[in-house]
Amino acid sequence: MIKVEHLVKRFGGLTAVDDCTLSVPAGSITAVIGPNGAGKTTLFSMIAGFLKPNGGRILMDGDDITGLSPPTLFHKGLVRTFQIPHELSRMTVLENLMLVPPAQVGEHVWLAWLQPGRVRAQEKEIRERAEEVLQFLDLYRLRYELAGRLSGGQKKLLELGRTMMIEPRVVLLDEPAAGVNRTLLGKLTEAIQRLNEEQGYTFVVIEHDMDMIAELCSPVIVMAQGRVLAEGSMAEIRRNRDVLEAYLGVVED
Ligand SMILES: Nc1ncnc2c1ncn2[C@@H]1O[C@H](COP(=O)(O)OP(=O)(O)OP(=O)(O)O)[C@@H](O)[C@H]1O
Repeated sequence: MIKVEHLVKRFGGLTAVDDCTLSVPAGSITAVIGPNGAGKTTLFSMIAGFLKPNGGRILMDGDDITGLSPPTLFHKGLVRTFQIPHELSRMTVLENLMLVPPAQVGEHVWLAWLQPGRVRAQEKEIRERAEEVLQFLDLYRLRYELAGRLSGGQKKLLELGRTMMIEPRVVLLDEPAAGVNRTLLGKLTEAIQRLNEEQGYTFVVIEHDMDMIAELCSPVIVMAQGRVLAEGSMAEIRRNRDVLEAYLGVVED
């Protein structure tokens, strides 16, 4: 679904992503792991359109999407999750979801005046979808809570919910497990699994929590120094000497 070919990103003299080539199979939950500074976040930022590469290209379903803006990629169904922006933290959970859908009819003031029925119908549809998403994520009882008051894990679930509002095709998840307690991590993992199996979402996950990766992801791609060092199942990766060296330094016999 996503192909990255010979991608390069330099920051001054530093090459953060260095001739990186990899594929994300359609319908997979692919992990990208690697030691700190390996270039994972920079790679994500380029795929999601937040950084322009210095070389190479990115394909989605065979189309060249290199350098397209985040909103354009969003409309193509490729989204990256973020921390909830500051301004959204003062809105309720439900409002956070209802703000997501693109091209809301109600945004056009004249249309609201000329065709109020159409606007109301769309708002109702969006609200129903938002409530459905909240039920799915078990956040429904918190729908009138301010987003800023949620726990770390609940915020991650809400972020996932925001992506569900556009029914995306590829979701880039940036460290979903960070700051999430075990109970909510279970819920988050289950939601990702179900969205993958039942809705066919493809996920690409950057994660340091190896337990979560082992449970959720295949294939696992290991990056080090801006390149792909290894790829395979978690069991294969665990046995790979180059990977151990990248994480731990020199490996003794
Ligand atoms: N905007 C930037 N300007 C300059 N250097 C940067 C910038 N962003 C990243 N780097 C550098 O690029 C390299 C790769 O960083 P990146 O954040 O992509 O790694 P990472 O694998 O995501 O690491 P981590 O697991 O610690 O988040 C690092 O050496 C980092 O210091």
